[in-house]
Amino acid sequence: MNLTRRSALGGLIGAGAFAIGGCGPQGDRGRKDADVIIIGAGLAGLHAALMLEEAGLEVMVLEASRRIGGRLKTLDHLPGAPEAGGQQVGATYARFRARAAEAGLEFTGFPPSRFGEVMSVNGALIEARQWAGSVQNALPEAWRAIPPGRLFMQLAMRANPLEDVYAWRDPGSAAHDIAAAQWLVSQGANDEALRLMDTSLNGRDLASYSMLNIWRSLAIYEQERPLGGAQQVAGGAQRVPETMAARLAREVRLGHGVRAIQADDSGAAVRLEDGRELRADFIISTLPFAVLRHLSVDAPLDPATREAIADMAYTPIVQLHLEAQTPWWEEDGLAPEMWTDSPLNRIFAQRSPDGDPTGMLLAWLDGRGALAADDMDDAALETLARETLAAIRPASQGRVRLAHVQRWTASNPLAGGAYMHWRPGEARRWAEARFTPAGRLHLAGEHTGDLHTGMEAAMESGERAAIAILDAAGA
Ligand SMILES: Cc1cc2nc3c(=O)[nH]c(=O)nc-3n(C[C@H](O)[C@H](O)[C@H](O)COP(=O)(O)OP(=O)(O)OC[C@H]3O[C@@H](n4cnc5c(N)ncnc54)[C@H](O)[C@@H]3O)c2cc1C
Ligand SMILES: NC(=O)Cc1c[nH]c2ccccc12
Repeated sequence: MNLTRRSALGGLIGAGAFAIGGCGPQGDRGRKDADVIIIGAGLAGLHAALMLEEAGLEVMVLEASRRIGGRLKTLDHLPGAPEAGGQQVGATYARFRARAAEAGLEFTGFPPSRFGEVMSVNGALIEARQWAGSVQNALPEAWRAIPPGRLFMQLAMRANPLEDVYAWRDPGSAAHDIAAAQWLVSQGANDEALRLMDTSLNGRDLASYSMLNIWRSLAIYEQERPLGGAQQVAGGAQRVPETMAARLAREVRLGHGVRAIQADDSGAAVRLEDGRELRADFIISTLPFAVLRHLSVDAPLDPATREAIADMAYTPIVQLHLEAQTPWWEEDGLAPEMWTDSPLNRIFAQRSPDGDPTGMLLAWLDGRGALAADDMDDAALETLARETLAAIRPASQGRVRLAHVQRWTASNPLAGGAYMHWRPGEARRWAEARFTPAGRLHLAGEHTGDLHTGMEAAMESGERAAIAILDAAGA
């Protein structure tokens, strides 16, 4: 075949086709490298790998990076081992909790936080109890008492039309799949309200974010609420995928980046970055679509899935992990945590289990703020962090160092972003895709979750793919 042929996904590296050959449930075992090749050693891939191994199949997990865990990433080298990826484990995360329990890992509550006590708006430092009467507060009258960091959630929660976690799939829900900005204006939002709500949005911006996305998240939250608040993994979230990987019969192949995937109804193959080709009866790709869209994929994908791979939106997040060289907040007596409309967005303090600050701070930038930060190099980000903090909290002057930058954006080639979100009108499109297998290529990963989001969506999706393969293989 023609080696320069471009993938049907368009705009990709011309990787050309390569032979699938010899595979199939009854294929010549000498010519395949595993029964199932799994791309990605995050939660989705590892959960699927364990399930398939437990059923007796031979599995090979390929991971581009030198680290297990993907978007679970614990910064073990920093004081208090802050999390750079997923952290909050919901009460309904049954699969995730079961895998952790198998490894003897435990969960703990979050230490008390002082987030919400103090905020910075238009450069002014404001305590929460002063907000309603602050000259900086230009919110519509009915909303003046709501702190900007809680405004969007609070308004959305009051009006959630979804009865439960299943309801987003109902055709009737399509009427709610509208831009958050449009809905907020219909509720009385002025420009200042929109500006403040855009600052820490769990998406790109209010204009490109579907209300159905937040209502779905809130329906999940409502389901969890009576069961208890979110917890964290004692010892770090990354321990869960690491211990899952350690239980596999065949070691995860680290440093094995996949560049091309080929699958039809009889077999499947991948080509690695180094040019090697590996064959299997089935492939599971757990790559975020923001990553998969840059690979060459030659498989009978249905049109809706093809569209989702090319176009699914990812929330950009940039985290600046900052080390405070002295506890400067003790000088002004205010909480180290802050909601701000500054380029640093939200500041969290890493606290020990008994609630004492460890000295690590985290500036968590979402959406537009993250995109702006992502254009800057680490040195420029350190200057930005020091100067912005010093302007808001003079006591911090000269006492903050940038310890780690975590970019969950398109510039991170292994993630493409933090997690998927729906743009207005997309819930129906992606619901229709349902990510059915393309020949022997199965798609999994957080973005293909159904009744969960985040970590448990990854687990749910890995399980779905593993079961589908076991069915197809007659195992
Ligand atoms: C900042 C942040 C905060 C979050 N907070 C929470 C939270 O509190 N609660 C929650 O439930 N969820 C949270 N999430 C989401 C959660 O972490 C993810 O949904 C989940 O970890 C995704 O797992 P996955 O297996 O689908 O994907 P990933 O973990 O991304 O796994 C995919 C793997 O594929 C690898 N890979 C990429 N390209 C290639 C290639 N070409 N070849 C081979 N391998 C490749 C990657 O390195 C990665 O290891 C958060 C995520 C982020 C980024
Ligand atoms: N940024 C966040 O909201 C963290 C988070 C908590 N629970 C989640 C579930 C899915 C994705 C992110 C999260």
